[in-house]
Amino acid sequence: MSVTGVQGEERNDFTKQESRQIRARSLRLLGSLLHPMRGKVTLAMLVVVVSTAAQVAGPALIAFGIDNGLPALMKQNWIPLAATGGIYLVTGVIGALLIAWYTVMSARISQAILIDLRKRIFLHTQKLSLEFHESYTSGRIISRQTSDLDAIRELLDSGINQLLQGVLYMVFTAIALFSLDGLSGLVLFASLIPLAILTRWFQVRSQTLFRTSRVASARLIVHFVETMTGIRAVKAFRKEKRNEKEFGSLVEDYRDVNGRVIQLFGIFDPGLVLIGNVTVAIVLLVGGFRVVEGHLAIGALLAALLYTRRFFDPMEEMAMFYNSYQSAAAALEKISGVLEERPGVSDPVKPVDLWKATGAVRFDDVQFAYTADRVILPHFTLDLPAGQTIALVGSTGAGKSTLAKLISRFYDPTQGSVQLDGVDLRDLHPKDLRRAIVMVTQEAYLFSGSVAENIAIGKPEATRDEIRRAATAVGAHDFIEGLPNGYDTDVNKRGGRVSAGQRQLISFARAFLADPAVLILDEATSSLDIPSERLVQEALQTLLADRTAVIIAHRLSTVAIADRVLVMEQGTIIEDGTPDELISGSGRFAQLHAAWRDSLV
Ligand SMILES: Nc1ncnc2c1ncn2[C@@H]1O[C@H](COP(=O)(O)OP(=O)(O)OP(=O)(O)O)[C@@H](O)[C@H]1O
Repeated sequence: MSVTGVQGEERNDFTKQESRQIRARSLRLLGSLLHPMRGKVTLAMLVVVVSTAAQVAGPALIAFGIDNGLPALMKQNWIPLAATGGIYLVTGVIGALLIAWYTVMSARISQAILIDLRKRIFLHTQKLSLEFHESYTSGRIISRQTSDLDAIRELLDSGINQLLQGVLYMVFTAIALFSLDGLSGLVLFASLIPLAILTRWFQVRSQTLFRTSRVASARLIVHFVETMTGIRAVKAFRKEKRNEKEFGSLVEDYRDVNGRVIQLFGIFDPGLVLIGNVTVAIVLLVGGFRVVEGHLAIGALLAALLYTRRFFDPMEEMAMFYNSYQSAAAALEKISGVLEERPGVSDPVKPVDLWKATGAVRFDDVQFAYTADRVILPHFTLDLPAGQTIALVGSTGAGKSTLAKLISRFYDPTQGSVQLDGVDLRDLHPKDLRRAIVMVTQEAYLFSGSVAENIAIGKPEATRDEIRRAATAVGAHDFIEGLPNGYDTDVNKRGGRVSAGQRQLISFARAFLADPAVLILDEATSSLDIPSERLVQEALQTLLADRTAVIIAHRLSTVAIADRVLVMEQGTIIEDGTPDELISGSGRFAQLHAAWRDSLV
């Protein structure tokens, strides 16, 4: 995993080199997003240049009309004034048309960029291995698709327009003022000193404040997402009041920081107005004397005043741009971090095809660690012959799920290899791997859609008959028929809700239909009531037949259907034998079994 990617985004203490890397990564992403529309972007920029120039021409034309058109009109010559008015009108219309075109075009460009980015985030995060998803919380990944994209949208939709138009407007206005009246230009130039001081002051303070505001808002969202995803635990442990307090305090933080942002603008905005007014007053004073002395025409003074006044107009919008720029830059950094994340498990360059696996699994001197500082499996060698049903037991944290994840190739071993029919999983064609090895997790996740669609996930081309047969085999058919729309019932709609046991049966039917050579089952624990447990136990017998099966057994009753029991502790197998052998022995499993039997009486 990259230093600055997944783990890095919550850090704020980057070295210079890391900051450079992050900036380069963001720019690469921006470049790749803009590249396909470079033609349109260039054209849009040219249009902004022309339309801004058209707007800036206004006061100069007014000056010309007053200083040349009016005297000519007094001499019965109306042509200069009419021509000036005509040109004013035409530039106004052209400017308006260009702005209309630009508005539509820039919105289209921004839409295309955002859709491209949205797709990239989705496709890439879906492709990333479990290693990434286990370290990246859902709240954070949701933010990438929501608030981060919103920040970029805001920048593209209004921020860049404001900046580009604002900068051009100020530059063109200053040039026009200098060419119209050099002295007024110099006054404006002098006003840049207090303006620079005020802007710098605003920039320094706003940088921290805007960032704090973003963090406060992100904390609110993360708290909300975590509360909602863990709503069952919240209710079970009566955490509502505590959560309400925590959320309330986060809202307070958010309000405080935004209060400080408002105060900042409360100084910056009037500061701008003051500098603008003082500059206009000086231009008026200096210009007025020169008009009286005959060194400056009255129209030119009027235009100089208009230019001076308008020069300050884009400043406030540009200050807002700074905020959206910061948010978008931070969002771009986080998104580029995710997009440059490489899957921990990569597809083989020359994949080996294995059309019909028998299901023999071998751990060949496997060493595995999630993080460099802690080895989970030290030296692990194990053979699981094809067709055997293996129950894996052991205390919590022993490494049972880790073993399952390695067989499913959610992770690769740090050393050694996991093999299917003698082929290293790393060399196996991903399609063959997914067909041959299926894992049924405890949560028995159902996707939105019908029951039939949920069963057919492992074999999308399955006919309705095949789906029905699979459901019947695992004893799910009867309850499915009893649902409001049978197999077409939407599992996420009211009325289509299924119990935990039924959900598990649907996931068994799914696995049965997929018909893998190796089935891994992380057995559900306490969520099932007694009748559901019996149903699931019966279904298991059918599901496990004729394939290699590894059950992470939480219920010792399940062990009875296994050919072999493996007892695991701290990443090693400490007992290995048939259930009867181990029960009649004096080892760890015999003790566990005796305690369980006693608890039943
Ligand atoms: N994604 C992960 N990152 C870092 N460490 C992990 C990760 N998943 C598991 N571990 C650690 O690996 C060890 C083995 O975990 P594993 O989930 O395989 O145990 P288990 O035997 O399945 O436990 P349980 O019966 O509680 O599910 C534990 O110490 C756990 O903290």
